[in-house]
Amino acid sequence: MIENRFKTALAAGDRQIGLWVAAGDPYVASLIGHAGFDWLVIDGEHGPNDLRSILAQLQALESSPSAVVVRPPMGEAWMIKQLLDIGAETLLVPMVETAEQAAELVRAVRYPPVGKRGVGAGIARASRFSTVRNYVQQANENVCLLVQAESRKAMDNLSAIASTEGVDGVFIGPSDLGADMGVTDGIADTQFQRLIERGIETIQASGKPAGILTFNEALNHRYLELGATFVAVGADIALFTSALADLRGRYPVTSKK
Ligand SMILES: O=C(O)C(=O)C[C@H](O)[C@@H](O)CO
Repeated sequence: MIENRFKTALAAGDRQIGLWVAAGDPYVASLIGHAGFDWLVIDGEHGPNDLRSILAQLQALESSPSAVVVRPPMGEAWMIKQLLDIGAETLLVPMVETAEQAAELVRAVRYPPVGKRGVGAGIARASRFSTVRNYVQQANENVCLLVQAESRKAMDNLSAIASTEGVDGVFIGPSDLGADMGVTDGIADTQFQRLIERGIETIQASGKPAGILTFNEALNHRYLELGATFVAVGADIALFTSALADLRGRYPVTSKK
């Protein structure tokens, strides 16, 4: 079985710089896979993805040195089972608000008797179609579960969520957290930023790596200084949008009238 190197790197506290992959396209994923990021998130929550498009992107990223993280739309056991069977090894589950919810997710990613993952990988890509010996025995150790804290309730329960055995890292979602708190400009809001900083510290104090995504370079450096381990610093769509606007803007529209 191939070791989940991303899980190992997180556990060792090795800084991981990531990128969101939300285009929902294997060709774009393949291109990004050679850009040198430590980790990539195939976004099934907000990207136009389904099981087959995620599969196609996992295949497209097979030769990429970047670790691949898959984000399901939500933390449903049946979705998790399907994603693990097509070969996702690291999951980032959105909207986790309590330690109980985190513990259920830990069970969802593991085979019985410790968990409740259905046993079908023998006919699936996860076991390289049964060519990985003892897949079922090794899978529980290999899987990496990251959970997202992105509401006031989650921030209140952060220490308990992070301390849950089997949770490999906690990622703060600033967009959803800001929305839940009624914060309109989270980047400029010092109280909101203090909450995030305290969150990063709480996660680390629980012995787990902290993660986050922002498109703001200064904030990303700040979070890294605070010790955040897995920091996503941009998204494919946002990069395309700004590059396109920049290019178009260099050729001002002139009226012929
Ligand atoms: O709440 C957040 O922030 C996230 O979960 C990340 C966003 O979903 C990402 O799509 C960027 O907007």
